[in-house]
Amino acid sequence: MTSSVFLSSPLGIISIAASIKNCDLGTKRSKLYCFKKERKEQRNVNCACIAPARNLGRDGFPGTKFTESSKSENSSKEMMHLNESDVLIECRNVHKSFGEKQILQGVSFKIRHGEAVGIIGPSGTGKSTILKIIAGLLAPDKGEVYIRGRKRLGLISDDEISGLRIGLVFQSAALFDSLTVRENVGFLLYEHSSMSDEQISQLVTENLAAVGLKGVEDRLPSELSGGMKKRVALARSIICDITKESIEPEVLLYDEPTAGLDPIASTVVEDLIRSVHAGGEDALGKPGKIASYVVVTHQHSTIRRAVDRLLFLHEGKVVWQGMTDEFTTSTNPIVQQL
Ligand SMILES: Nc1ncnc2c1ncn2[C@@H]1O[C@H](COP(=O)(O)OP(=O)(O)OP(=O)(O)O)[C@@H](O)[C@H]1O
Repeated sequence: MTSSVFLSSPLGIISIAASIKNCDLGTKRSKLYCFKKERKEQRNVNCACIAPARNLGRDGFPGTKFTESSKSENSSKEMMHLNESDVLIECRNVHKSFGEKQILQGVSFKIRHGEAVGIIGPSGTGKSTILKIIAGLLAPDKGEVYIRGRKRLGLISDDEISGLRIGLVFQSAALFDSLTVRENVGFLLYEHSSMSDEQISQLVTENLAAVGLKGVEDRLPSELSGGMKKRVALARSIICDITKESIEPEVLLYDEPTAGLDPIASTVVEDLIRSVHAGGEDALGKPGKIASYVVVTHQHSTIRRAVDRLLFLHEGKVVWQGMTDEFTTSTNPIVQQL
C-alpha cells in the first residue's frame, strides 16, 4: 500500500508556475517533469502557508469564557461511535508552536470512515495548521497523528506506507497557472501512473464532468471563474489511478473551500463536496468515492450543507464538538456566539 498526499498551496505557486515558462516544453510529461522539478526545489516555500485575514477577527468572540464543563461537552451521538476499526485519522494531544507562539495546545479528535467533519473557530486559532499536520506537511512538536491506527513519524514522504490517500484542497484553488485544466487535473497521474496520455485525458474529462464541468480541458486557470477554479481543484483531488489493483480510501481536507465565493457559487461547491463523498452522487449520477472529509470553514452555509459533525477549535484546543443539528439548536453560549 502506498500513500499519496496531493497538495497545492497558495504560496509559491505563482513563482513556480512562472518558472516553468523557462523550461523546454515538449510533451505533457516532459512539461510536467520540468514543472515538478521546480516545485520540489521550492517545496519549503509551498509548505510555508500563512493564512490571510478571514471574516472573523482574532477577537471574534469577545468576552467568551470557556468553562471546564463546556470543554468536556461531547455530543451524545459522537459518543455512540464505539467501533475503533473505522477510525481513519486520529490526532492525539497535538501541540504546535511557531517561534514563541503556541498555536495548538493539546488537540485530540478522530475522523472515522464515512464522516463529514467541520473544523470551526476564530481566526488564527490553528485550524489550517491542524489540517497541514494531518496531511503530513507539518510535524507536531508534541503529540501524535495516527493514520488508520499507525503512528505517523515526522513528515509524510512519497514512500510512506499508510493505506490512506489524503488530499488537501487549499482555500485558493491553487491551480498551476501555466498548466491547462487537463494538466492540472491529471497532474499526479502524468507523474506517478503508467496510464497513457489518452487514458489520463479521458479520466480527466470524466472527473471534470463529475463536478459539472464540460469542455474546459484546454483552458488555462486564468480563463475560469472563481467557482470553476474550485471545481477544477475538486476534480484534481478526486481523480485517481483506476488501473491500480486496489485503491486506498481517500480523506479530503478542505481549507475554506467556499471563501471568496458568492452565496450561489458557495452552494454549488458545498453540494459538490457532498456529492463526491461516499453516499453522495456525483454530477454523472455515480456514487461518490471520498471516504471522509474535513472542512475548515467560517461559512454558516458550508456548516449547514456540507458537514455532519463539528469540532470547535479555540486557543489551540477543541473546546466543543457535536453534530451539526446540535450546533444549530444548541443553547451553549460558546456555540451561540458563532
Ligand atoms: N508556517 C508558519 N510560520 C509561522 N507562523 C505560522 C505558520 N503557519 C501558521 N502560522 C501562524 O499560526 C497561527 C494559526 O494559523 P492558522 O492558519 O492555522 O489559523 P486558522 O485558524 O486557520 O486561521 P484563519 O481562520 O484565519 O484561516 C497564525 O497566527 C499564523 O500566523
